Amino acid sequence: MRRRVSNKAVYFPFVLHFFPRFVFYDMWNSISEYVSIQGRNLNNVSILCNYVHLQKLELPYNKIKDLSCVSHMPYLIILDASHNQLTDFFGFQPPKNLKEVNFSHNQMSVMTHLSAYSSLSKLNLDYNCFSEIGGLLHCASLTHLSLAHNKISCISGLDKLPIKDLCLRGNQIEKIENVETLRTLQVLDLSLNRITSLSGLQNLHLLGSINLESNLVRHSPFLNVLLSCQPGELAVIFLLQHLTGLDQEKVTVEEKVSAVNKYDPPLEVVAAREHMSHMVYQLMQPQVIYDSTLPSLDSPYPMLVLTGPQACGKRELAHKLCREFNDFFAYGTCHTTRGPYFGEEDGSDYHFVTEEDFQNMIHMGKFLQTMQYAGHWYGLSREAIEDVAREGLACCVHMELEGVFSLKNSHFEPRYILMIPTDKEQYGRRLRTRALYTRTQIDTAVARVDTYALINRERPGFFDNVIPCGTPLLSSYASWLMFWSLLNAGGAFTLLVAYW
Ligand SMILES: Nc1ncnc2c1ncn2[C@@H]1O[C@H](COP(=O)(O)OP(=O)(O)OP(=O)(O)O)[C@@H](O)[C@H]1O
Repeated sequence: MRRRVSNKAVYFPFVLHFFPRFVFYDMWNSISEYVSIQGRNLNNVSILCNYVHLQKLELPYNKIKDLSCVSHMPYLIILDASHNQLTDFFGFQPPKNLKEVNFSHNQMSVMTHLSAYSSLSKLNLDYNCFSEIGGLLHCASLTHLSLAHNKISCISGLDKLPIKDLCLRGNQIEKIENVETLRTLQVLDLSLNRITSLSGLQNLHLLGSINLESNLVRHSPFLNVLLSCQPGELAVIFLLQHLTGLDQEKVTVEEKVSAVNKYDPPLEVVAAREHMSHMVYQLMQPQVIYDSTLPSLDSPYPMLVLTGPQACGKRELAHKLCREFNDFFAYGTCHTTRGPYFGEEDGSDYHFVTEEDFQNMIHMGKFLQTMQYAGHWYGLSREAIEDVAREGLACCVHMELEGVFSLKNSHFEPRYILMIPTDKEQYGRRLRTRALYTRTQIDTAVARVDTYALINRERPGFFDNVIPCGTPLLSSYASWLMFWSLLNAGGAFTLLVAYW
């Protein structure tokens, strides 16, 4: 038996001579605070019943089956009884302040109720035979729980515990469940299980490190909407963007950026990628000099882009401008794969093409920008601009925000006018009365009003000017004002929307 004693006890060897042996032991037992008996193959520790003042007891690597002696240690704080033959889960009277318990490598199989262990903060139950987690609900101080290498198949019984570090490595867990109430969870080890999905990890805002090594994660219902391919590490990093560690490796900033760019790319990233592919396709075609290429860099080809959410009136305004000021503007007709609405003319409102034709045009490098909206493709072709430039006119087009981001990557320098509905209710009604759109399309369009407003607010100068459009604004006065702004400013718009 090896004993380490607290500094209260280090003087005892000196006084040993002056006391009869039994007196010495009695005194010793009554004041020792720390006893460690390691690897002695002991199976009976009842002798420790006298150590009533023990605060720390280490008994690893023995053959202990019974720990009832702990009932006599009301001051015990730390107990290590790992690597023994214990079958009873906390088979003793609860020491009031017991904080740390290590029962790993024993033969326990049932977790009984620990209602009297409100001070317990660290509990290690690795390498036992537990098949269920239970009895912990009153452990209001439990921050570290380890149940690695048991037979647990379901995460349960942890509701609202203040756990920061949870290890369930090497169990039979198939699903991440019932962890959403663990609001303080920072480290989660679920490696070596049978987990197939990442769902269940949402809302763990403090989770900094997760280990999912050696699982069957292939498909994530949660990410289903976003993913078309197999989610790997990046999917986890995307899902838990505050992670600092994954599978025992540090998560780098670059990985986080890649994850976001992969699963929810910002508009700039989408536009940059799209621009890049159109450039590459275009460079693969014979190069020509375009009519829109003006002799001087100081006077770029004049273009006017009206942008805003669907059906906010930008198409009508574009047509009206081109009609009323036909000496200056002409309409740049985009291509689309959607079918024509009643009254729409091919070549005037859009060039209506098939999906196959549209894709061929992309691969022929015909487009400056493209975008998918409501399941259809839309694209502004180089030729659409050239047709107008050949007439010596400025090109007027309308497009969604994504198109604007794309065009900003090109060498064109259009003026961008944002037309934004001021009253979303009224705008929603307008969409409904058109009787062209599904409910989801209407909801999406209405929600996009906020996206436009946000971009306008957060990026001063992104749009050259803004037209709040609550009331019908297609007065010729509006058109006239816009036209004048374009001409007068020699490029810089000074649209006084306040007067509209
Ligand atoms: N090349 C393009 N790039 C990006 N967006 C485009 C492009 N061409 C058209 N759009 C936009 O796509 C959205 C859908 O176009 P569509 O013509 O189907 O809508 P709509 O219901 O007729 O509404 P609108 O009156 O705004 O055109 C519109 O906001 C339109 O401005």
